[in-house]
Amino acid sequence: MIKVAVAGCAGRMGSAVVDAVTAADDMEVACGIDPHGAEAGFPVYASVAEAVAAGGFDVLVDFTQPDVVAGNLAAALPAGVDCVVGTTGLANDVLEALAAQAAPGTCLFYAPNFTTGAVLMMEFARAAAPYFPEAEVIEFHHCNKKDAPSGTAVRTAQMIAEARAPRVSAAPGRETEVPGAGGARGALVDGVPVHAVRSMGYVASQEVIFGSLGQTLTLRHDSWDRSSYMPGVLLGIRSVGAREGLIVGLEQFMD
Ligand SMILES: NC(=O)C1=CN([C@@H]2O[C@H](COP(=O)(O)OP(=O)(O)OC[C@H]3O[C@@H](n4cnc5c(N)ncnc54)[C@H](OP(=O)(O)O)[C@@H]3O)[C@@H](O)[C@H]2O)C=CC1
Ligand SMILES: O=C(O)C1=N[C@H](C(=O)O)C[C@H](O)C1
Repeated sequence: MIKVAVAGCAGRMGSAVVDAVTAADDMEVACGIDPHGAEAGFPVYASVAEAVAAGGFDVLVDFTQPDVVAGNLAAALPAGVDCVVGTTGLANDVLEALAAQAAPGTCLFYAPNFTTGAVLMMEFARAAAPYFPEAEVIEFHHCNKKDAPSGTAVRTAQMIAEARAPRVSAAPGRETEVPGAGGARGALVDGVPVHAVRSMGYVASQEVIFGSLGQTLTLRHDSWDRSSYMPGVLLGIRSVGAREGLIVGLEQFMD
């Protein structure tokens, strides 16, 4: 049995992870970490440092928030705990620095999106990018999301930028923007405009719009329910024990 600690166990994603791990035959929840979590058949600690000191788990799953995830990983990785991280908002250089602190043989796995559909959308975007001079990303999320743009949108923009010659859209508009309004033409991520919509009614959706002479190509993915992430999270938990160092993206484990 793989013993799993869930950081953020009282949150939207963390509680779904607790249910998914509990339902799986080959793993169990050893403990949770959440400042306001209630005990539910396993101990719940207020911090990852306390959980690591208590021990008894192989893998830490983190779905917390952008300002706490780095501290959680800094407590777990040097102690040799493999980490499966869904919390978004960590820059690549921060992930690399955290992975460098890990005990030998320990894996830091970060996936900005654990759904197969979003992974494929990003791969399709990478494939399309060299053929279209224009590309923009629009992401739609529930209004409790703390980070913007989403981790998926940032990764998509990075993949588009890597797949084509560096460029910024020639489309006009930025010079007319209202100062301080955040940019009606979107935030530029590696030269790709990214637009973030927040509203009740959404879980998580994203469109990638490519344009060239007289045509557009739109890729769209929708998560209608948080169950969409669980097979990917379980795959990550099952995979990290045999890996070492920093691994980014669920595609690294998909056959
Ligand atoms: N990679 C992926 O596929 C996905 C990633 N995400 C990401 O996961 C993260 C969590 O999202 P979501 O579940 O919606 O957020 P929630 O706010 O619902 O859950 C976060 C939980 O973490 C708790 N928390 C705060 N500080 C700590 C700490 N130091 N240690 C442990 N737990 C802590 C919060 O407690 P309290 O509220 O009391 O502060 C809360 O219960 C976000 O970054 C989001 O972007 C979400 C969906 C999919
Ligand atoms: O906060 C969320 O809900 C989500 N966060 C991830 C992101 O930032 O990309 C993944 C998914 O979009 C849901």
